Amino acid sequence: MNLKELLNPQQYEAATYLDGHLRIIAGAGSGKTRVVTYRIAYLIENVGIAPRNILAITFTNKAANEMKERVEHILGEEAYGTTICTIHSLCVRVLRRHASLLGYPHNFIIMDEEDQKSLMKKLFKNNNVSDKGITIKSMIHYISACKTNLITPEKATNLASLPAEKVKAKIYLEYENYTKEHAMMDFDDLLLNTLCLFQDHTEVVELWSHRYQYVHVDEFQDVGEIEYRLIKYFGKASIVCVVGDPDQTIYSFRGSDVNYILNFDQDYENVKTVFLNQNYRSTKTILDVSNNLIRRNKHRLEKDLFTDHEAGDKVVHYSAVSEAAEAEYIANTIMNLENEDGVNFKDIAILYRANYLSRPIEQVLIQKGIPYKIFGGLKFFNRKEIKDALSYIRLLVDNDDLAFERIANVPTRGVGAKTLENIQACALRHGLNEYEALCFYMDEINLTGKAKKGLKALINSMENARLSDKAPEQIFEDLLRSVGYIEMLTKDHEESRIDNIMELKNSIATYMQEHPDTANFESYLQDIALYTTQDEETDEDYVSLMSIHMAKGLEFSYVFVAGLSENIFPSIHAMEDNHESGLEEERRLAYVAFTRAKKRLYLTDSQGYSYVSQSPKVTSRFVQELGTKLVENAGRPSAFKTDHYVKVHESADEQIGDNKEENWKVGDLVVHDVFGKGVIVAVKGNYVDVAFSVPHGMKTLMSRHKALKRLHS
Ligand SMILES: Nc1ncnc2c1ncn2[C@@H]1O[C@H](COP(=O)(O)OP(=O)(O)OP(=O)(O)O)[C@@H](O)[C@H]1O
Ligand SMILES: [Mg+2]
Repeated sequence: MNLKELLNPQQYEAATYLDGHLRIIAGAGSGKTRVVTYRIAYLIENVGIAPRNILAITFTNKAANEMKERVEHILGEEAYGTTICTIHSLCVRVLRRHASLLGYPHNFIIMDEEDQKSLMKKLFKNNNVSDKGITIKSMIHYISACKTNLITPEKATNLASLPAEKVKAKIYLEYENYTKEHAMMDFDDLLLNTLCLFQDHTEVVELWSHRYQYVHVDEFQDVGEIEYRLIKYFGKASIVCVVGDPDQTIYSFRGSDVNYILNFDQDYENVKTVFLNQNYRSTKTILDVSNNLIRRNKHRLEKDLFTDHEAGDKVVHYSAVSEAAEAEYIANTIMNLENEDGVNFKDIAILYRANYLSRPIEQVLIQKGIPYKIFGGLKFFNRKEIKDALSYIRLLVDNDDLAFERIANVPTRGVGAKTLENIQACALRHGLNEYEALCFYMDEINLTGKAKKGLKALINSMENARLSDKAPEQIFEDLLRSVGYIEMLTKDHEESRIDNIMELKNSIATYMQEHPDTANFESYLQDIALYTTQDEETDEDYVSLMSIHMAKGLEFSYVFVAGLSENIFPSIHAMEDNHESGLEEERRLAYVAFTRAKKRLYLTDSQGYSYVSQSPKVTSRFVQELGTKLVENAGRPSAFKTDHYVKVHESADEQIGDNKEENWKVGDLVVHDVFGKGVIVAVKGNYVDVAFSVPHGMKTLMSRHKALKRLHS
């Protein structure tokens, strides 16, 4: 291994610097992870450090495996024994060895989310909690928040003043007692218990800090307080090397703090900082547009990257007339890459801001037989809430028994296995479907009071939906609201599941518009049957689909970033609490997305209306911020300008004109007495469609009504 050939001078310096702690701050694709990998190889091969004395902490298991493979590729067997893992697996190792000091057996059980839920159910039952407005999910959230903020059950009890808070604190205490008694640890416990162990047992700290003489942490810009403190213990007697890019901090929303990398030299003694400024990943064009973008953030450490790579192709921005057309464009481009350029699917990734956005893309990929794999989640039509929602539609269409059984107790209506059996028996006696038997012979069936009430309400909602003359997508939403499904998700803070449900509404609306002759649920269900029967297995060669958060640290030759619409990306939710810092974090996320691409970057969006963000879709400002020179616009230009749209949400000084307006144009800014600021989306004779901010969304209004005024800015 000739390191000088494999690394540039700054990288070489970083890889071989052993006189003190080291901090590498550098932009995307500058070789930070590569330096860590070669540094480990250097330590083993050139310096003679035993692999067991080297630790590298990565952000995900996938990243850990990749780094391990790389090091083994360079050194072969010599590399065996190096610890390369996530902080959670590191803590498991420590705890397996010293659990007894905390009063746990060595074979303690690690709880996953499902285990947590079932334990919580038990505790809820013991405490009769279900009627007190606290849900299982919110309780799990609460405990996790307490733990990450180092709040013990005792402290939580003292802090609680409202009755509901007191109940929560009590359950938290019982949860802690139960898990301890049964030797169980949840994910937060793995970190916290290790921290406790280190705090109370200096001999354990001695052992581990001497075990690891060289400690490396990748993606250090995204560590939180507990992780930071743990790393401090692990690195107490060693040389610590931290690596990160402040422009890629994308987890502040759950406690990561960029200041840990920025102030690292103040907290550790004798720190050398190396900046890397050459990008080896991307073409010059991709790099330049990414730099143009991130430069818009005001709160950042100025640092620009250069590359020796050629300019390469322009970044393509494709604005489609509809979601389906956007997906079609992506799939066709992928087919062309494969057929004409011989590109492997494995070299292609499709990234998006939120998981619900995969739906239209998956549909087209399936239609065209392009193999794909979703990382960090399930395929859209395999997601639980989508299966539930479709069961409601199926029940509506033909009283299907399987559909009924799936949703009979979702949300809970007191319908257990025994009750279902009774309903089935009745259905059999009368030769009817279960739902029909319930409608006609409810009195024959042995039902508890709760089940009877719940099922009557269900029948009521179903029959109202059948009578409704609204548009199918609205019937769908009304039904899910009326049966309490949306309320259940809302209570459980399942925002992304609600987004998926609204995306299904989008899908229904689109189908109905495109098939006016068969605009009914039966045909819709037939149409999507192809997608609902897909299993999770995939071929060897596949296109990777994932959220941008999952794509951190990865690279692909061809990258598509889909769904680049205002309110979707930047996400309106992310900017709710603090507009400016939220927007900057969204921009960092866009920077992460765009810098994953090596050869070509495709940015796509579509026009129309989104039921998820409840707004008309306008091209994201992030596309505009790339500048015009390096971006090739394909597809249909947007009906109105992003700038205008952005102003509606942000403008400070504006003048309000008079009413009686006759000459509305698409893109005009308006202010409405009741709905506030908005944008004209369509002009239809004496009516205009106006898009207002959430919660109002789209409204059709009389164009000359006095409540509607022009906004000059
Ligand atoms: N000196 C070099 N010579 C050749 N290739 C290099 C060199 N440095 C980095 N690379 C390559 O550039 C790509 C990006 O490197 P790497 O993933 O380490 O960057 P990074 O700084 O960790 O990026 P990110 O911020 O996205 O995590 C990799 O394919 C890597 O092998
Ligand atoms: Mg990296």
